Amino acid sequence: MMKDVITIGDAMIAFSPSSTGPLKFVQSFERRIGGAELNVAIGCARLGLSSGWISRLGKDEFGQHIKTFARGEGIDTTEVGLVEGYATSLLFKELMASGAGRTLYYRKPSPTETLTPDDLKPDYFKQAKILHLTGIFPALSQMNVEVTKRAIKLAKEHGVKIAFDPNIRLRLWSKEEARQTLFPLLKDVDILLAGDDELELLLGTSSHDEVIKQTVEMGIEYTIIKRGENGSIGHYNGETLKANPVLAAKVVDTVGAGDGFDAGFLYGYLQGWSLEKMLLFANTIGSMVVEVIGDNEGLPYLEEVQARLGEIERIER
Ligand SMILES: Nc1ncnc2c1ncn2[C@@H]1O[C@H](COP(=O)(O)OP(=O)(O)OP(=O)(O)O)[C@@H](O)[C@H]1O
Ligand SMILES: O=C(O)C(=O)C[C@H](O)[C@H](O)CO
Repeated sequence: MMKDVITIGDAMIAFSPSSTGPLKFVQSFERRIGGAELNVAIGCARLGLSSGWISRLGKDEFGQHIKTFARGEGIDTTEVGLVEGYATSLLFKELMASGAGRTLYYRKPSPTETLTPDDLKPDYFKQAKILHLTGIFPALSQMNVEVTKRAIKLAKEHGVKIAFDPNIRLRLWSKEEARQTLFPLLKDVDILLAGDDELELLLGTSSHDEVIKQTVEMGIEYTIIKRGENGSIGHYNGETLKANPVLAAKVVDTVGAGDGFDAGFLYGYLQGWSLEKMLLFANTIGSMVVEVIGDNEGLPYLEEVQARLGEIERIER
């Protein structure tokens, strides 16, 4: 079956503290699900795209829960294996009263490290339109870097577009390691979805003009710069557009906005929309995600985005 978007990545149980303050004094947590690539797959599925997720989880209660959850979202999980002897990755969030926070990972080793390049099935790639990759999966192990390279090769061989979000998490690797691993991948990317700080780390410049010049020279078709509460900037085919942010009713949790934005952008790309329309749509989704607690709970369904954009009427009662 043809898939719109396939992605590869780790997922984890994310524990959010029920109270603020140092983690050692937090007594209870809410159990949620995180994982950037899975978030994008969920975002795509809620917009009505068919998505597939390649992963490995622990063969444990949490792994079964995440796989069932993904399946419930309508994601194809045939390439998600549960690995004996590995624990599903965990993430704990710490939240201070000031609003500052920390992320603590318990994912060494991650079950995804058991994936090898040979586990990637050419047929799975042949049937996809877009392969979405991020910098989190290759940050987890050297084998994951090899798997990423193989995925890129398979995508290229089968005419699958490659979308890439660097998602640089400095709790997983150093700036230098991230740059050395991710920079060489950029030349194969068709759609780059990145933040200002990530572009500066990868390309050594904070100038948008310079970023665009470099990415165009590399052959990247779409360069999209995500700018949090400042909206986004996009470049395609000689045209650079700045898209104003969409006002969020109330910002309660910014994590996952970038993943929602990516899903929205890929949706627009697959519809063949103009750059302007894609950025507005993706910004709208980003602003909707920050209104909801959790990494993927706020990812909207297509009708919800259309209602927010004023394209359809939302009947409340
Ligand atoms: N506070 C906000 N208000 C309105 N829109 C927002 C806000 N934060 C994010 N967005 C929207 O979501 C998009 C993506 O957010 P952001 O730039 O934070 O991505 P990111 O850094 O990739 O996030 P992530 O933490 O998920 O990796 C922004 O380009 C913007 O359109
Ligand atoms: O931080 C990670 O590795 C995650 O994948 C957890 C979050 O869901 C992700 O960062 C959100 O983009």
